[in-house]
Amino acid sequence: MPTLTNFYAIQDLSHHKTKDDCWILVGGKVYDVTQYLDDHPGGDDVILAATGTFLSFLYSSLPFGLHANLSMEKFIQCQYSNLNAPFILYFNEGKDATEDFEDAGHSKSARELMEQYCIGELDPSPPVSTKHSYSEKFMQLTKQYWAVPVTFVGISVVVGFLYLRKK
Ligand code: HEM
Repeated sequence: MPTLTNFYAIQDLSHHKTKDDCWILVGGKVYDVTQYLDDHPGGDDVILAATGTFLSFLYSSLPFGLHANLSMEKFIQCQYSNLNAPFILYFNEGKDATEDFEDAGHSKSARELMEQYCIGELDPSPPVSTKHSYSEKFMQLTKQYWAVPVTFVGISVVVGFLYLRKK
């Protein structure tokens, strides 16, 4: 029987990063480890640290909504591109704990144990806002490209008309 997978955006994780409500993202899967924190052999502090927020830097004046993301966190690139401010923006986001989890060198049994806390996966689809932004920017650019030849032809017609009238 097919099972339904819950998908979560990276921003969702940033709302669950306390001792009473703790989600982590490992290998593209989302885990609610709230009940496991006290039992974790590595302590609750390392897990809580892996949910910590970070600042991402988005430079929002690049064409087509593409942003330079200086945080180097691949999964949040191009988000918030609907905000069209021509300066660098700062956001708090959820964090990917995969690297910290792998660095700890977890055993096979630890990996099996964690599966019971899995509540879903990271949403693989791009944010709706990005799609809007791409189409909006494309429309703007297309309009501009049409405007140049149309203006040129218009001016040529007027000049030609005036020239012929003078003759
Ligand atoms: C549901 C998620 C997790 C489960 C079930 C889990 C389970 C375990 C288990 C069973 C151990 C004992 C050693 C072993 O069997 O590998 C362990 C150790 C450890 N874990 Fe986790 N872990 C989880 C998430 C994390 C995360 C996200 C981090 C880091 C951010 C982390 C950091 C560590 C560290 C540093 C140790 C080593 C403790 C030591 O040897 O002193 N764990 N974990």
